[in-house]
Amino acid sequence: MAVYTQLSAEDLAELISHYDVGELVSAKGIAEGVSNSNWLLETTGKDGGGARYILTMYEFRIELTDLPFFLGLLDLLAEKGCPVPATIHDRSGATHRMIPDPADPDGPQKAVALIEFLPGVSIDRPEPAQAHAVGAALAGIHLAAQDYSERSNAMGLAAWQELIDECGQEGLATIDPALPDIVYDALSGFAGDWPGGLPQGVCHADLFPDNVLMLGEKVSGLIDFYFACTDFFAYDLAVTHAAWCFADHGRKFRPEISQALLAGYESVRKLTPAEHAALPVLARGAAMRFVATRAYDWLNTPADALVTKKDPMDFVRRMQFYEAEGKAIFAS
Ligand SMILES: Nc1ncnc2c1ncn2[C@@H]1O[C@H](COP(=O)(O)OP(=O)(O)O)[C@@H](O)[C@H]1O
Ligand SMILES: N[C@@H](CCOP(=O)(O)O)C(=O)O
Repeated sequence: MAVYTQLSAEDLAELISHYDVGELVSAKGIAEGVSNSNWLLETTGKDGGGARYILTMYEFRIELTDLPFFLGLLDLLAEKGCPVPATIHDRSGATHRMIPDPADPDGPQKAVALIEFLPGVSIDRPEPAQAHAVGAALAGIHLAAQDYSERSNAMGLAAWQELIDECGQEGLATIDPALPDIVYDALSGFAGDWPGGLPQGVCHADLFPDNVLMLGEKVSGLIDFYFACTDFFAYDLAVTHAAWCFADHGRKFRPEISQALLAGYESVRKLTPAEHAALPVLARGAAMRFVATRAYDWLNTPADALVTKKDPMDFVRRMQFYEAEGKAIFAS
């Protein structure tokens, strides 16, 4: 469930009145998602023919100062023909607006953005053709955003260490008694092994199946760019690999999905030999990144929060798999 803030029909209608999208017809809170509140809005449309939009209210882990980077990126990628929702600008041209929180009208305002609705569904168990399409779409955004501005990766190596340190040995052990040793061993390995000088640019950095909308074998939408940052392209591919190529909570590697994802990526952007060679360590790092945030959230999400907690051990298994098999599976 991800609707953290209750907005009344009046609140929504007032908000919508600042956009050229017609009148509000209906609004439905969207259960999926973790970080933001989302609503599916139906309006009479700009020309009266009806239209659908996603309204996002930014709740956690997003700095307001980063919003122009994220929303401008959506606009750029959509303009370049990538399957990415464009931002709907209000009549003054702004990509986002600040509105009061009805539960705390005198408190800090919250940022909201209206975003194009894209059709499609998220896939739980991808077929190879779908993984191929996702790889190609990822490479497509890497190429399309080449001249875009930069944003450093706030979820990079240093952040993993900080998040894990904040969990503490005792906290980690409540998740699994072996977890403290596993993560501290893994973290100490990255310092010397992490590559430098690889091709880099704008990365999605969280391209999980729930952030991809598909119509059959076609990618109809790449969404949730709120971890987008400048990093190695091959790291973004490694994140996507870790997210897509396993079943059964990370217990089962799916080689056919791995091959299809990598082939799809390279059908649009060829990896350099250095990127190929770095994939095993980048994949270990990608898995570690989600171990770190999931462990932190596991220990710090209030018990009454209406959010499904994600199990860090799913990504511990992936990290261990990459440690053991990474060289073999990424050998070209
Ligand atoms: N542009 C869009 N078009 C269609 N559905 C969307 C769009 N953006 C978000 N959604 C829906 O809202 C859900 C949550 O959005 P998301 O941005 O992933 O939230 P969170 O950042 O909280 O994870 C998605 O799983 C999807 O169902
Ligand atoms: N993809 C991450 C969680 C980030 O949540 P999102 O809903 O914003 O994609 C994970 O699986 O740990």
